[in-house]
Amino acid sequence: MEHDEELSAAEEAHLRSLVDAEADGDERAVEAALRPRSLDEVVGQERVREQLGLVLEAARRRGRTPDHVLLSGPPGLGKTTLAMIIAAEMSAPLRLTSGPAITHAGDLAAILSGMNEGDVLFVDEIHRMSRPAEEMLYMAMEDFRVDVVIGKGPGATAIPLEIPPFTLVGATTRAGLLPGPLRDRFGFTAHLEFYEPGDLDRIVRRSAGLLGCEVETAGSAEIASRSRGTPRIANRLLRRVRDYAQVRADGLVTREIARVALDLYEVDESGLDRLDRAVLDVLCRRFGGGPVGVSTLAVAVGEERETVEEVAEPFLVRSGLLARTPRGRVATPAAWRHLGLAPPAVDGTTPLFGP
Ligand SMILES: Nc1ncnc2c1ncn2[C@@H]1O[C@H](COP(=O)(O)OP(=O)(O)OP(=O)(O)O)[C@@H](O)[C@H]1O
Ligand SMILES: [Mg+2]
Repeated sequence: MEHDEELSAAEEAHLRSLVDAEADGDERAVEAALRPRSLDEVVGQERVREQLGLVLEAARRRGRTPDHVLLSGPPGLGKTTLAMIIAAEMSAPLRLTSGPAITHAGDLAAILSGMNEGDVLFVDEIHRMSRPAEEMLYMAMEDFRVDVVIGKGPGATAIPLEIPPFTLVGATTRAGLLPGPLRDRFGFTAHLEFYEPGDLDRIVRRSAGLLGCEVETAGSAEIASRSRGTPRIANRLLRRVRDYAQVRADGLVTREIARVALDLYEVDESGLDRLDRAVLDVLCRRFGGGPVGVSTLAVAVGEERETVEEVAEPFLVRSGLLARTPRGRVATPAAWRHLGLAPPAVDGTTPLFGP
């Protein structure tokens, strides 16, 4: 191997600036380019793929618009990708909006009244829609009609408006926050699960092919194993490793290159990144392993509560490093060991001698 283990400060700064530039706008373009475009191209999620495939095929045979679909699961597992695929498989136009973008029922009425038969309406972060908009959506989903209220106070009148049959695709990272009546109006709910290392490996190799980047088998496996079950992270790590391979070596991604590059970007062997480790660190060192409330934890690491809850925690819980209890978050013995610390003894005392 013809690269040095150590990076000079200038090279490190250069690598970091590459990351920042891509994160700004380019990153989205790259992500879009790597999206599978049909159900056949989707890697993993066999159950969801089969279920969704049936829903779509049946609708196609009947010549009807498919039932409304709810996609739920943690960030980066393919919800937006699947929404686009649903439209593509139905050869239907996709209209995109999001819960936070619909602040008034009127915003939704405007979108719905512009729909044509068979259109797919994608509402991302559907759990963050306003209450009045949500109620309007119930009606639109069930009866393909909405009441548009004109005027205010006693003089206000509701004008019924027919909407051509459409398919609503909602995406949420928090299915639990969706009100029952809304959840029940989806004919099919797809729960996306974290990906197995083998699937992530296939995703890394597929993406590498699209990016024109040569990857050895052990190289892609190394990237996959640090991707925390998430395709978006797998693709992002691949791009960082590719940068490193191109700048510091001959462009070929070997296991060694992947390891050195990912260590540089502070993604450890278990896939924990800086935020995950910060959460564990604060939990163990500052709060004695908990229990501590998630809001307190978020403030302590300088992040939004949602980020800690939706980005860091699911993976930490899944890795058996953190437990959610009614009294707050608790570090498991494995968390202490991960930080190179001795777990506190069961009776609450700290051992005299650490590792
Ligand atoms: N099954 C898959 N096979 C291959 N690539 C995938 C798959 N799922 C997701 N990806 C890749 O991961 C990236 C992120 O997926 P996507 O944007 O659909 O996630 P998301 O669930 O909508 O996330 P968020 O909740 O943050 O909106 C995409 O660019 C896509 O390339
Ligand atoms: Mg998305």
